Formats: sequence, structure tokens, C-alpha cells
Amino acid sequence: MPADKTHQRAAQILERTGPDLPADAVMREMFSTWKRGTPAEKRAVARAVFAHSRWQGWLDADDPMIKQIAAALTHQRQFDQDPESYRTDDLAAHAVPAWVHDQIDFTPAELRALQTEPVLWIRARSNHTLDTAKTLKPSEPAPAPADTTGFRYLGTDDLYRTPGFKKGHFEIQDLGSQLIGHACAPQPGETWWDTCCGEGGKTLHLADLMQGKGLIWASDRSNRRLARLKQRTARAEVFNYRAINWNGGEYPPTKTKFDGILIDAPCSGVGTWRRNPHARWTTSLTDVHELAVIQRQLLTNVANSLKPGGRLIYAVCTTTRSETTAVADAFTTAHPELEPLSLLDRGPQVFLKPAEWNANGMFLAGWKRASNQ
Ligand SMILES: C[S@@+](CC[C@H](N)C(=O)[O-])C[C@H]1O[C@@H](n2cnc3c(N)ncnc32)[C@H](O)[C@@H]1O
Repeated sequence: MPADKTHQRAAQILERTGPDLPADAVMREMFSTWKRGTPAEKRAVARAVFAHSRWQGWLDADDPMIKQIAAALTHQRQFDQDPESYRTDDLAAHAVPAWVHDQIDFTPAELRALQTEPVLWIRARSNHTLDTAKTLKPSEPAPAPADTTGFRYLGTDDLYRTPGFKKGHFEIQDLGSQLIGHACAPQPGETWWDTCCGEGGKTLHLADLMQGKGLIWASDRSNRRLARLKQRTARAEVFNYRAINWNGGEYPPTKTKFDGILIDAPCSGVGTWRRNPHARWTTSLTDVHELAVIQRQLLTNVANSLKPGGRLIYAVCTTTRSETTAVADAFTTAHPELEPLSLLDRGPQVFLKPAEWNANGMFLAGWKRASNQ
């Protein structure tokens, strides 16, 4: 498809987006009705849409959208060729909204990581690592501790259409999310609660790490997401779970006491701003503060469901102070019966930064209930 047609389609998408209608939702809808579009053509349109959001701070909003898109793609090309040609203070001023600097101290490397196009990570089910590596070429193993089942896919096939994906041999899952599963390190035969399971990305990983032995309670407040979880577990042939609606309130969905609890909490998603650049311009400081309240409530409401010796893991795909260290420190102070627990050999509070992992930014915190409590 000629460049001007790509830009036109991207402009149609961007003109329809707004605070309540993210670019990826509009794009998904357009792609579902664009029957003649090839995967390569759709990739080119998506790339143009994301480049526009990534370089929006350098564009003239009064220019026609087509002109803005061409300018954004020129910035992307120039940055990819020579990231140092963009000064750090310009990146700090234009790549992110001003409010975020009170919440995150970005290093020059982190600002440059934000302007880089994201890579594609997959997680093979542990009994399909070899056949996944053989079929999905070119690919390279993820860094430890995700190296046993994680891969970076370097090809251009539409992975959702591959036989391996249809048979549930692998999942498309960002490396940051995979590292959360490794930090939980559930053991076969244990009982876990994935409290904000959403569509089940982490549930599937926990089940795989448990080798299908033991039980996972998977809860979310969204029945729509729980329905998707059920489709995904069926495809991946995961059966050792129980899905249940829970709104995060004071009463847990069961009296069961758990060996492990994961709170993959709702958050501002600042750590996904590289993959989802549109969100830079729709997320606000008010969102951050409101979500921090919910995150504290979730931690408080699950703490009593831990067995003696049980582990509690808090995870968010953001790195704002209010949703990370502030939440974890307040919870540690309020719960002296829980000891901070080191995760991934990096201590009890861990930031996973995009520049280090080439993945979404994450924060993790861990605690353990003493064996005699
Ligand atoms: C970060 S997402 C979870 C992603 C999921 N764990 C995965 O790996 O695919 C956060 C989830 O929390 C759910 N949620 C939001 N507020 C909640 C609440 N108060 N109680 C329970 N779940 C909540 C949302 O519906 C959403 O699915």
C-alpha cells in the first residue's frame, strides 16, 4: 500500500480517538472491517498511529493530520538512526506530560527507551518450548529468569494465526508480565489466588509454573474479562483454576487460606507508555491518586487470606511513586505481621525498567506471613 494511503488510514483512526476511545480500540475495530488489508499493511498503519502519539509533543496540532503523521514518522526514523540526536531535556519536555516528573525521575536512558518502538515477547508453555523455538523464527531467548520459556520474536508473521498459537503452545506476553510470574514462583500442589486476573495472562503462567498441579482461584470484578479467561484457559488446556467474580471489597470470595496471593492491580499503566503511547496524553495525576487508593484497599482486603508462611506479591505496570513505593511502604508499616520478601533476588521492592529489560515498566513488592502467624 502506498505511503499516502497508509497515512490516510492512520489519520482516520487518530481523528476518531479521544480520552474514552483509545487509538488501539479504534484501530482494532477498523482492522476487523478491513477485510482486504494484509498483515503488512495493517502493521504499517499501526506503526504510523503509534508514531503520532509517541512524537505528538513535537508536532503542530494545527497541521492537517496527514502532515502530522508524516512528520512523526520522520522523527521516528531520525531517532532510530541516532537516539542521541534528541537532547535529554527536549525528551523530558515533549515525550511525556509535565505532571509525571513529580512522580518519576526518568534517566536519559529511560526517556530514550520511551521513544523506541516496542518489541514482541512470547511465552511458550513449558512443554512446548522446543517446538515453539523451532517454528517461530527468527527468535531469541529472553534473559534470565524468563529464559526457560520466554522468547523475543523477530519475525513479521501474524502469530495469532499460527497453528502453535491456536493449539495453545504459546502466549503473546510482554517480558515484564512474564517476570511477575517468575517472581511469584508458585510450586506444584500449592493454592494461589490471582486476585485481579483480568483475561488471565498471569493465571495461565502461574498454572504452567505449577505444572497443572494445585489450584488457582482467579478473580476479577469484570465478568467480561472472566469470560475471556475461560476461553484462554480452554485453548491452553489449563484446568486447575476456579474463576469467580470479586470486586476487591472487604470480603474475599472464599474462606480458603492461600500459599500465595498475586495482586496484579489496576494502575495508571505508565509502564506501558512505550507500547501504548496514546495513554501518555489521556492519563492524569488524578487517575494516579485514585488508583493508589484502590491499590491500598486491595492489599488490605487480601492480607488475611494468606496462610502462615504464605507469600503476597503486589504488581503494577507503572512506576509512579504514588502507586509503587508509597503503597508498598504504607502497607509494610500497617502490617508488621508480614515480613518483606525478596523477589527475583533484587529485594522486596523491585522496579523493572524498560531500558534494562526492553519491556514494559513494572513495579513489584513482596511480603511473607511468618510461619507461626
Ligand atoms: C492489570 S489488570 C490485570 C491483568 C491480568 N492480571 C493479566 O495478567 O492479564 C487489572 C485488573 O483488575 C481489575 N480490577 C479493577 N479494579 C478492581 C477491583 N476493585 N477489584 C478487583 N479487580 C479489579 C480489572 O478488571 C483488571 O482486569
